Amino acid sequence: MKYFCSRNSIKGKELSFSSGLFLNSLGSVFGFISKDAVSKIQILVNYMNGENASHYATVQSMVKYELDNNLVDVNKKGSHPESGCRTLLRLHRALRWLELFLDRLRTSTEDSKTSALCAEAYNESLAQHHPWMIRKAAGMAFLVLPGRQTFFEVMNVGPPEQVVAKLGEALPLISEVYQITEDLYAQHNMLDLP
Ligand SMILES: CCCCCCCC/C=C\CCCCCCCC(=O)N[C@@H](COP(=O)(O)O)[C@H](O)/C=C/CCCCCCCCCCCCC
Repeated sequence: MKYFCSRNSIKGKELSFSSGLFLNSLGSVFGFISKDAVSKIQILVNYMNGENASHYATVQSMVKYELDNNLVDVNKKGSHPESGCRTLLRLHRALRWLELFLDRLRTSTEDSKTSALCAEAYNESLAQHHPWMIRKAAGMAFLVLPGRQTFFEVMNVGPPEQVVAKLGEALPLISEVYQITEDLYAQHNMLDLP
């Protein structure tokens, strides 16, 4: 799925990576997070490969198609619990967490705790949309995140300076994608889809 934006070549999948694989490499505690992320991505991939694929070529065309054809549960859960709009919204909120977390990681020092950076980013973003049980489970998972050095190694980008440089390159792109979706969803009053 593409985003029409100032840099026409940006694709959602270019900015994402195999979140499932990455989370699994952090340990089985992250399984429930990975499962949810992968299943939501799969829902969108199925739309993109399905009989209405042409409508799912861009986020903008998906929003128009689903809204024009009443395929979105707008006020309360109904007959479209897995609409593309609703599914993307969950991932969009997670992207904000990722943006905040990676920015903290980029500006962190050797003795920074990834668990604290991750929890701060989560509390500022996704947590506001999660019920108590999920917040607790996420909080416990963060506690077993590896330290900064190991975390950088798992990212497999190179030495710390290179990781920091790559994060500096990636963050503006993440931020741009986030803002495009945020504006589009705000324009259609879809930031609180059930
Ligand atoms: C350069 C690499 C470094 C960064 C590594 C990032 C790896 C990216 C991976 C994953 C992103 C997490 C995506 C989570 C999607 C959550 C979507 C969501 O909010 N789902 C909830 C609501 O769904 P519905 O019930 O309405 O369908 C669902 O209830 C949640 C379930 C699971 C818990 C989600 C907790 C999220 C915590 C976020 C981050 C954790 C990752 C830590 C590892 C660094």
